[in-house]
Amino acid sequence: MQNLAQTLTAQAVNASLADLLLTLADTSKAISQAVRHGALAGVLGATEQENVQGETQKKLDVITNDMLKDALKAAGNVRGIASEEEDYVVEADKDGEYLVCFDPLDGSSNIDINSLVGTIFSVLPAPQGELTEQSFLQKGRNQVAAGYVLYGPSTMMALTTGNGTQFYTLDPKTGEFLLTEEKVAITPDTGEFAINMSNQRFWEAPMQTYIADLVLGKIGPRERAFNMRWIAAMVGDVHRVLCRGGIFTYPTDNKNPNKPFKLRLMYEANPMALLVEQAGGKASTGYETILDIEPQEIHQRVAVILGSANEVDVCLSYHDQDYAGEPEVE
Ligand SMILES: O=P(O)(O)OC[C@H]1O[C@](O)(COP(=O)(O)O)[C@@H](O)[C@@H]1O
Ligand SMILES: [Mg+2]
Ligand SMILES: [Mg+2]
Repeated sequence: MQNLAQTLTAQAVNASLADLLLTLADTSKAISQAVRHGALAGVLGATEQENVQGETQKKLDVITNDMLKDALKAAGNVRGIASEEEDYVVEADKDGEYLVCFDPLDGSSNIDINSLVGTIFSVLPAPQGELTEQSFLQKGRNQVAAGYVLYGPSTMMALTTGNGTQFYTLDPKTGEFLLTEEKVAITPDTGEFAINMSNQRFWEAPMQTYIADLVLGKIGPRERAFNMRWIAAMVGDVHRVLCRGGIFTYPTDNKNPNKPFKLRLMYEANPMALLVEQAGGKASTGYETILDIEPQEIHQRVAVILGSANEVDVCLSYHDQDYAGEPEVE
């Protein structure tokens, strides 16, 4: 089996980008160890701090953020970093060619229940000149690489450099990421959806109607049964979609009028959208293709609907129509 370095060479990935991806892979191995020690290492639970988005940081959010930040600052080819856990962009190497956006620990509410978590990353070209927040505000289409590492029963990496989407599995014996799926392909049709149903009354009318029709199963307009799954970690839900198809959505809601979207564009939606598109799927907000969004700020949030191409199209067709009625406001 080819390892990660061999696969990147075979794909003729630029040497500097390949080095950066190997740095990310090495750091994720160390994160995998930290996560695995769990309660034994005293890393579970929350800190007293909040991040810029007003969310209480878990100890592992801070630990994993520092591990990635330190490794990327030392890498030599990274110009700057944007992280869910950093208020502002972080300067790295003056001559670095790349910008890296990351969610160091996705699904961090799962950590204390020993459930799935992961790291999500996105690599953009670094523009010339001074590093500012503006340097990062590039469309997702500009990403030169995107991926995640899932710390599950096995540690797996999903990666794209624009040559399709690949899966690698960490070999616990050798500590190497080995290529275990060369051409990930999302089935265009699916009978599985993922959404946090507890927010149902807060969704916009098109999403309410779409999900209601799925839940009606064979007696509804879709005339087939649909199954539901929710891992509460985007990284786990998107991994399932890449493995066996499905539609995953965290849609617009009016639970909190100041926060109509949950997921972050730069280090959650964009990298996942590229992985999904490269595997033949689609990713949209309901009204716009995610990879075509012009970002306004690094911590921007967006609605996300992604997965099996035909099912995403069905969902989007509900958004084209005119619905009467508004979702309930609490
Ligand atoms: O609390 P909910 O509604 O289940 O939200 C789950 C969503 O929140 C997230 O956990 C946010 O990620 P973080 O853990 O990085 O904040 C997504 O991964 C996941 O899809
Ligand atoms: Mg996250
Ligand atoms: Mg996170």
